[in-house]
Amino acid sequence: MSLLPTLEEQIFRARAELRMGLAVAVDGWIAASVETLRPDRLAAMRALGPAVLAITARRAETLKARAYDGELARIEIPADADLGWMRAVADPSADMMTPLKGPFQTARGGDSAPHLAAIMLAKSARLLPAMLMVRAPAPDGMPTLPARAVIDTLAAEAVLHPVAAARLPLEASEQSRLHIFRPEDGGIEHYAVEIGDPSRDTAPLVRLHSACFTGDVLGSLKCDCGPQLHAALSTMGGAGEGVLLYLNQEGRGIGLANKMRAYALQNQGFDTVEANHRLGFEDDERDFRIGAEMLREMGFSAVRLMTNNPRKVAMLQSHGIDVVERVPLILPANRFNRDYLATKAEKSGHLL
Ligand SMILES: Nc1nc2c(ncn2[C@@H]2O[C@H](COP(=O)(O)OP(=O)(O)OP(=O)(O)O)[C@@H](O)[C@H]2O)c(=O)[nH]1
Ligand SMILES: [Zn+2]
Repeated sequence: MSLLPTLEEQIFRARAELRMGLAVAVDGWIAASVETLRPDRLAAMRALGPAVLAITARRAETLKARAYDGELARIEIPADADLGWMRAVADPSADMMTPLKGPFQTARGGDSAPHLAAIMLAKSARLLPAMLMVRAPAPDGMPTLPARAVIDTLAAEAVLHPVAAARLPLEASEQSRLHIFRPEDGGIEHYAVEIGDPSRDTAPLVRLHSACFTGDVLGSLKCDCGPQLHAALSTMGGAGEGVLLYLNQEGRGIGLANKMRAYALQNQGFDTVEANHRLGFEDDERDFRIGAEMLREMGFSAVRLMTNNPRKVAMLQSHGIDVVERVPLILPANRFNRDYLATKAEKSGHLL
């Protein structure tokens, strides 16, 4: 094997580069994240050629800009636009205070695959999905990523490997083990808590939990994650067995920084779904195939799933895990999370 990175490794490296504020080359375009771009690099990029801002159709909807490319839009950049203008297009935090500076012209026709690839890279880097794109060949030494390969690689199922496991006595059960799974893409690890010694031939109780730093660790009252986490563990402890998968998909897959941006929008009166859309994300950006893969890797093919979310059931089911029963996991609401839970029931199909 060569010491040089493969194409896939270059794609995963590009994600880290964007987080640092570096530009990457995608099929004849130089792309950088609007969120991490610095003024000197912006100037260097604009000197190379004509530029557009790639944003999602969700963000374009808020900006009242036409999206001609399906899930994304290419916003024309006025000659006098500075980094502040680009940040305002990318970041909805000031939408209400400084109503938008449209009308926005959007590009139509031509190949938008490099723009889609760039947006997918931004999302997978947990950055705001807004990319400055300049049409120019890659400078010497910068590898050019093929757009199609970026799109296919980022949409493909992540490959995970178990890396370590050890006994971990918990309040909920002294007979617990924690397993760590590491994705090949250099992304964040995911965990499985195995309680007791569930038989691989029967369907154990399983909880697919998505990370919520605010709820799980801080005891935030804005959601139901912390109480759900503890209720799931103690039910499994009481039953003597079960598996809790802790997927590091903070904020329904948008990352903690973006979740806090969403909370700031919720403080302005938007609900949890509207806030995600205004930021340019879908309601739910999570990839539950990870959960199916971890279960398969641990030897399970059928589960009794603790959830109120029919999408989790459907996603496991379509990825080779038989959900023989859905076990509701409903905790009492409080005055801070009542609207959030109602929105999940109304708009996201949660069964309450
Ligand atoms: N983007 C966003 N994420 C949120 C918000 N509130 C909570 N979350 C995240 O939502 C996820 C909730 O995860 P889960 O409890 O596993 O999933 P669920 O879809 O509610 O389904 P069940 O609890 O299984 O019924 C966590 O990743 C939280 O960080 C919010 O207002 N915005
Ligand atoms: Zn939460």
